[in-house]
Amino acid sequence: MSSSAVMAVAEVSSPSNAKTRLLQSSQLSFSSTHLYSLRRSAFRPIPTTQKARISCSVAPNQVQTPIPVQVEGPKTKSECYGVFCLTYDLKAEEETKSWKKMINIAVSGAAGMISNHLLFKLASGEVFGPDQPIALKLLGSERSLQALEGVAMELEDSLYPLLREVSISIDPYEVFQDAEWAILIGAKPRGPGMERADLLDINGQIYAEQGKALNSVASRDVKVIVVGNPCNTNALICLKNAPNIPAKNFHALTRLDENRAKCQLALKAGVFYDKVSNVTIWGNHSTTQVPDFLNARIDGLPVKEVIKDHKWLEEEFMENVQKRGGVLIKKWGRSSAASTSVSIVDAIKSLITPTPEGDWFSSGVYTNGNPYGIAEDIVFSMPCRSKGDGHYELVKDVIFDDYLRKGIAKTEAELLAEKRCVAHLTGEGIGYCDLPEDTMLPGEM
Ligand SMILES: NC(=O)C1=CN([C@@H]2O[C@H](COP(=O)(O)OP(=O)(O)OC[C@H]3O[C@@H](n4cnc5c(N)ncnc54)[C@H](OP(=O)(O)O)[C@@H]3O)[C@@H](O)[C@H]2O)C=CC1
Ligand SMILES: O=C([O-])CC(=O)C(=O)O
Repeated sequence: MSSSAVMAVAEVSSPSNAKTRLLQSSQLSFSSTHLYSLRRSAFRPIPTTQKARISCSVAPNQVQTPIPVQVEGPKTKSECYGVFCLTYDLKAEEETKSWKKMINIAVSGAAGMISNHLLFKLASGEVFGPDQPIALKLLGSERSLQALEGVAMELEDSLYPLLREVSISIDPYEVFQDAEWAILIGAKPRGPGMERADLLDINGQIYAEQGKALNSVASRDVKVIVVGNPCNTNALICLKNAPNIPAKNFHALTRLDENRAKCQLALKAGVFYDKVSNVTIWGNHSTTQVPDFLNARIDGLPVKEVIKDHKWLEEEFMENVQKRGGVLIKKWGRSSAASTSVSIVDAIKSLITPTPEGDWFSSGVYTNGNPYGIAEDIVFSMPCRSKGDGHYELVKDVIFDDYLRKGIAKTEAELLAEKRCVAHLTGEGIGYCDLPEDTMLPGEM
């Protein structure tokens, strides 16, 4: 296609009202910012049951009637939003800008607080890089559909050059179609008087359904990052319901805990936090998690050589990290959203960039042949390294002492109990809840 031609998608309403909206513009330019403003004025989101893909060749300063080349059925594509119902001639742009092929990123709980930070980071290029165009596929519910439109409007108004498509839907089968990344944030928050077993069941059902949808329609190599709590067991449920996707592709987010641990160690040692490395969070994203100071390093030295107050490490440091979320909720009146979105970005970047020599990162991953003797068949946070290809391997050269082993055994027991509780959602029998009393989310005090 020449530089004076565009591809556009126009919307065609159902035959019952036979209304058609097509791109009409007398001035087309290949400055993407210019295109955005033209398209924004030309289109408004209209509810449609059908969309037609329109291809048109337009000479500068000349209006032409677009020729429909493809009509999609009502269920084949999720609802695109406003300006994002138009697609660009990416090929031409790839040539001039050396852009990569567009990737599909699905986000659930997209009208929630964490998403509200994350989506703009994704769209800005901060996560996947300045040469990576993206499509954002946002999953909401009946409850949040209007809010989701508000989110899409803000994305439109941000004029991000790399953001090529945005669609919103309440159907995970639409949203996860061809998804290469799925960031699963949507989850019911624990309310007053609600038992943890109830939370496991309610959110587990959401993740079972989403696992099935990913299994059916997502890219076979989709990377899934589960954020919604209880994230380890939600991730386990999700992967068990997606047998056609490698279990290794599922992660439960414990990167926020790692970041919190690094900050506490830096504070105590009186150094800037970029000096802290090799921090592992072991186990569950709950108050039983084990922030590992035995293997962590400050300025390349073992933490215990730098911080001589070992009682502080075993007591205050552990508790500060385990309960950080709860302390923040008390002050803010809501849970960590901005720092969680930063940690999601960190988690993704750790998978798509080679891990610095000698270092590692924490992620909740499926235990299948782990070298640490941790129970198999759960999602457990462990130290990982990546070559930057979207995959990871477990770090072998870590050491253990009695204190660390004891902590790991406790968080492991908690995850095994959570797994028994959701057996009905993983296809492993009848759920039986004997959860340890102290099992709490980081945000619960
Ligand atoms: N792993 C981690 O490190 C962290 C995890 N979290 C967890 O992330 C999740 C999202 O947090 P945040 O974005 O702040 O929360 P919000 O309450 O702002 O958003 C959560 C979204 O979940 C969706 N949801 C799904 N099912 C329900 C339901 N039954 N009732 C109510 N809402 C529901 C809602 O969207 P919709 O209506 O569209 O479905 C809502 O927009 C929570 O589970 C939280 O505990 C938070 C911080 C750190
Ligand atoms: O408990 C919550 O909802 C918040 C949370 O996970 C955290 O802050 O780590």
